[in-house]
Amino acid sequence: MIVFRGVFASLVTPFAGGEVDEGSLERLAARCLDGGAAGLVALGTTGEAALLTPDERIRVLSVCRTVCDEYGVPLIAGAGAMGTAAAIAEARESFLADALLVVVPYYLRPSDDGVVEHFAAVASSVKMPVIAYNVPYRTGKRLAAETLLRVLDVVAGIKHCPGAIDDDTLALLAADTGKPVLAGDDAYLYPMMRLGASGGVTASACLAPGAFAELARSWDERGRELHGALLPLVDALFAEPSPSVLKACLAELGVIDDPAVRAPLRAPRPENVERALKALP
Ligand SMILES: O=C(O)C1=N[C@H](C(=O)O)C[C@H](O)C1
Repeated sequence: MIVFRGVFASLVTPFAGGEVDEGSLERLAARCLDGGAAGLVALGTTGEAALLTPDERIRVLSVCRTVCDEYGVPLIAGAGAMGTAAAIAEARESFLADALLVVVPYYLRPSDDGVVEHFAAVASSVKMPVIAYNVPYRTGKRLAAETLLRVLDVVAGIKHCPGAIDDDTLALLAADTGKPVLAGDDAYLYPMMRLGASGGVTASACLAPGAFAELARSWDERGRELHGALLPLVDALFAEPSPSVLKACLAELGVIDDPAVRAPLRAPRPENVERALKALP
């Protein structure tokens, strides 16, 4: 059984000459796990999943599968789509993963019943656990606490990124369903864990895996201290559409070879990269 606890590093997909750079990806994945990440997320928002071909997605999963097996940790794969049939197809193609991160169907803004049915259909189409990925500022579909709990009924857990600790977040965490709630906004990892989240999925952990892993373990004054110390880093990393700043920092540190992102993402402004590097713990 997979334990969704601690920090899962959401990996960038490095490119070199326009192709997926498997060597850089392997290096990054191992670095995150050496730093103490509880597992890896491939093909999340950070992985530019929407900009990869099906073949590239499989190559990314193969590299991450090998590294996760070496370290004995779980691999979660992003596998969402706007439509239910497409999401099911993508979920089935992600058989190399241990669990799936399935985004709330975006753009169409289906009804709440439609969203619950979507997750029930995807979850029942695969054998592995499905984590629902709620990110209303990206999907355009806000789910109130009541609907989040209905979704949670049909999946194994939820990655919750509302961009704030709002009333729905408080109600979701207070419900204490026994199923894991993972924080998806890096800045809210610590507050959400204090309120009952079991961990988080964070892009920032690619850069500072040790600090984020420690943050997820620290309930005392040290946790609050680390939270405060990491906020400037998170702020700089998300100052531009993710993962541009993150990739530039990783390339600057030699973790990946090339900072390239795919259009319509663009190279970041140098001042944000500098700010992020200066904020490294
Ligand atoms: O990679 C992801 O998926 C993540 N999602 C959040 C987002 O929607 O930006 C942020 C998190 O750091 C990683």
